Amino acid sequence: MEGKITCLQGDGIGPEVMASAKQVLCVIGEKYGHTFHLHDADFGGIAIDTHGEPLPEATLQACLSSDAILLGAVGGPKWDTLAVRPEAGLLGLRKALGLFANIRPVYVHPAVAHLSPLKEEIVQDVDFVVVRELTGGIYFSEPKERTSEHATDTLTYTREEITRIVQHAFELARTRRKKVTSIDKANVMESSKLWREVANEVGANYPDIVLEHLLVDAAAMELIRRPSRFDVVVTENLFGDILSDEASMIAGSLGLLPSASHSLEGPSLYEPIHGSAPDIAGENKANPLAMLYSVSMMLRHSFLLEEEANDVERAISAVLAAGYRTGDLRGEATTTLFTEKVVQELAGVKEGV
Ligand SMILES: NC(=O)c1ccc[n+]([C@@H]2O[C@H](COP(=O)([O-])OP(=O)(O)OC[C@H]3O[C@@H](n4cnc5c(N)ncnc54)[C@H](O)[C@@H]3O)[C@@H](O)[C@H]2O)c1
Ligand SMILES: CC(C)[C@H](C(=O)O)[C@@H](O)C(=O)O
Ligand SMILES: [Mg+2]
Repeated sequence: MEGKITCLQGDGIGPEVMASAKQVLCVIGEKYGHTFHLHDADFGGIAIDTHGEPLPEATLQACLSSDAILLGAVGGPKWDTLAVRPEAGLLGLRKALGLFANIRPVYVHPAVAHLSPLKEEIVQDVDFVVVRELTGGIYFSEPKERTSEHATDTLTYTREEITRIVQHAFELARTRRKKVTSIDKANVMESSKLWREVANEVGANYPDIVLEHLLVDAAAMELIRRPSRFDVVVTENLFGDILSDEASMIAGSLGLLPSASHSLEGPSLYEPIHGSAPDIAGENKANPLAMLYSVSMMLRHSFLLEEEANDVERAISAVLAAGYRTGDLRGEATTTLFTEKVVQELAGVKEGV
């Protein structure tokens, strides 16, 4: 198999976790006889520095012409006061590629369940997926304006936008435990009232799936109280952003959660849910797992390489079981050491075959 992957390493720890991803893709390619054509493109803060904009046209074209896109993270203090920040490039890319469905699996690995700040008995059976709407809502709606005295953000959703993301969640639930939790603020917000109405209408076409509604404040509480009750969670853009960072602590670290973003047609984008972590950037401390799980999602969904994706996940499990962990999980392994162990584990299986 041959595939073109555009690699947007971005800023902060982005290049460090991207280096891990490339090593793992290289060994998977060698082991299974695939050729992954990896193309780097400038994106985020580094693109502002070199091209004066976070999403240069050449980067967008490279993404559009690839089979999949891998992204590290963008942003950092250096660019925080600019009128056009690196994050604007990320929103622009999501919009330009139509990546409306952001899939964020939350899985508690048994080897690290005891490292979650929550009690082990609360987190041990957790396995759910946040389906976050990614190209609408308050991130994009107009008007959006600011003067020194007044600032406005607008939260708009159309029936069409809600329908397609909720349908995506129901289809996903069919492959899982057949439960959808739709999260909104329908006791206050008009956009949420429409969201709930549409979720009910879509749900009527899926009699095999249980649909429940939760208000977002109660959902934030339930995620801590009994996270194992969730299977597929579907919600709007901003709620999904906040709840998924919260959910990462159920798993044990923000450095563990991957994501995939899909459009109706065209390449999908895979990225950790975390940011550029300026506080640890350049120190070889970043947990590469959110990125490596993003690679396994890419292998599975964009290249239909199920065995290879399973192999990456198996190798990660073996390295965790052997006791290697990065600092965010109270371990001492560096990014490069952890990656090396995963690569050795993958290569070792080849030798045994
Ligand atoms: N997709 C993206 O590109 C993305 C996502 C979120 C934030 N950001 C940007 O990143 C910058 C920093 O944001 P922030 O500090 O609020 O969030 P962050 O996710 O970068 O970091 C939050 C905390 O989690 C830790 N952390 C994150 N990823 C880790 C990893 N892989 N291993 C170990 N520890 C990890 C960091 O050290 C930090 O203490 C901002 O500019 C923000 O806009 C980008
Ligand atoms: C960097 C930022 C724009 C982004 C978001 O809010 O979507 C990030 O937090 C994420 O979760 O991918
Ligand atoms: Mg976020």
